[in-house]
Amino acid sequence: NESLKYGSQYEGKRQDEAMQKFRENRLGQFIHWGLYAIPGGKWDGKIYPGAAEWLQSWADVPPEEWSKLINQWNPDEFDAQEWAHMAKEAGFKYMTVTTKHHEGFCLWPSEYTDFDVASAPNKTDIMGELIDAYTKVGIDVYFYYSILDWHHPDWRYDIKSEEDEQAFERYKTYVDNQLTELVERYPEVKGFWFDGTWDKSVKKNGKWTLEIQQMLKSLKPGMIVNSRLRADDHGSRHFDSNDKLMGDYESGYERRLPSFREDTIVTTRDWEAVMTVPENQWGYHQDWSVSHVKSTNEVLEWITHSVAMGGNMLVNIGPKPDGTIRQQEKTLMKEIEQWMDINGEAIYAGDYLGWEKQDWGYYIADQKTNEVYALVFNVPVTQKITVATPEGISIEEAHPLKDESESLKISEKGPNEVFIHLPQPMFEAPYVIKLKVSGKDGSKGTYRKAKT
Ligand SMILES: C[C@@H]1N[C@@H](C(=O)NCc2ccccc2)[C@H](O)[C@@H]1O
Repeated sequence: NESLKYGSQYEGKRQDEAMQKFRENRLGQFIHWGLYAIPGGKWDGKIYPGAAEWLQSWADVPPEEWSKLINQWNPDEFDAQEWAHMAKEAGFKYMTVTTKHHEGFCLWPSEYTDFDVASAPNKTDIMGELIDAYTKVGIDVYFYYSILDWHHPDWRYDIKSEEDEQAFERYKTYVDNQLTELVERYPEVKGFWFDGTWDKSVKKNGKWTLEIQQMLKSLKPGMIVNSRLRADDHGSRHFDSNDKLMGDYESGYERRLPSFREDTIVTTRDWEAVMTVPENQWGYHQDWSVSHVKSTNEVLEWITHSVAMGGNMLVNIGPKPDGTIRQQEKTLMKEIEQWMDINGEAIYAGDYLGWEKQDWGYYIADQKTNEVYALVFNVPVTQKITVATPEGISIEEAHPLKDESESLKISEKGPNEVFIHLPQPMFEAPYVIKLKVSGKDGSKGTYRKAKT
């Protein structure tokens, strides 16, 4: 291990209350909103199938032309209470919203730029309305902030001249000022989700990324910062040059998940995956036929997979330019609500169990009660699932969460292996079974294999 000045600041999972709450939240709502919602993936009459919040890039729109969209920013149907109510009902425990995406447009009245809502026809302080409404219904709010900024004249992709150096110094001050402003205006914010940090300019400024992390924690003790912000002394990102995680949790899983076969190392740290409902649309795209759109059961499997590997999941919505939510996303939230109302106890505060992964689905252990759940996604034609337990551990009872008074038949399959028989008719949604487990010494967590 070499000594690093701007590498990882601590090892292992943070055990303070703020981080415990993040870890127990497990299920969050991601919101991508900005000027890009106005064209919604279409420019000069042409539909671009790429991510809608990147349209400026796909359609190669000059910044000064893209910036004119500010004159059309008028979300007159926007109702933060309505969004917060929908999110609460759906069972989201936290929410992360774009304060400023790569386009550089700020969804709060910033004193450091005119490219913000204060300079638009509709001057509503979107961040203020959202953090008030979501906090009021008990949902923790996090801010997404893009370091990459296509609008700001001092942004640089790389630092190759004295001029670049001076410009990027100005840009760093701009960012520091905006982040301070965000925490001071919205002190209930719980943390920051930084994005747009893959360019050389940031990788050459690892010290600055550590300073941002330290500044935010001094402004608000307990503040939570994702690993994607961070670069170390040598430009290594997320993990420093000694392979130690930087930031408070790993945030590299964007539209992908760790594998149970190769990536169980993730169970030793805090991490969060973020997912889109279409293949790759974060901002509003008017034509979702350009790609596969995940069904509710697919979204539930992404959520379950994350929690079963000890991580969080942010499910994204991209509101329309008028401030309403598209029907597909409203339907999805309603169906998540219906499933979470019955099965949420398996997701909230859920964690990696460590038993042998089975094809029928996932195990989740509750961090606090140590209850064990089997979440069945793949209906077995044999009408029973196999549960293989570690040495000296046995399954006493199995009760479906949809009716806990029901007791599923358990039969011996072999040493430390039982069958759990599933009811007829087979189910259309992920079927969750609460297992009554007896361990060697029966104390908490005995049946959870040591973390790899
Ligand atoms: C959370 C998403 N991140 C933004 C993005 O530019 N992703 C491109 C990307 C894809 C994979 C690894 C790093 C960066 C997307 O626009 C979303 O905001």
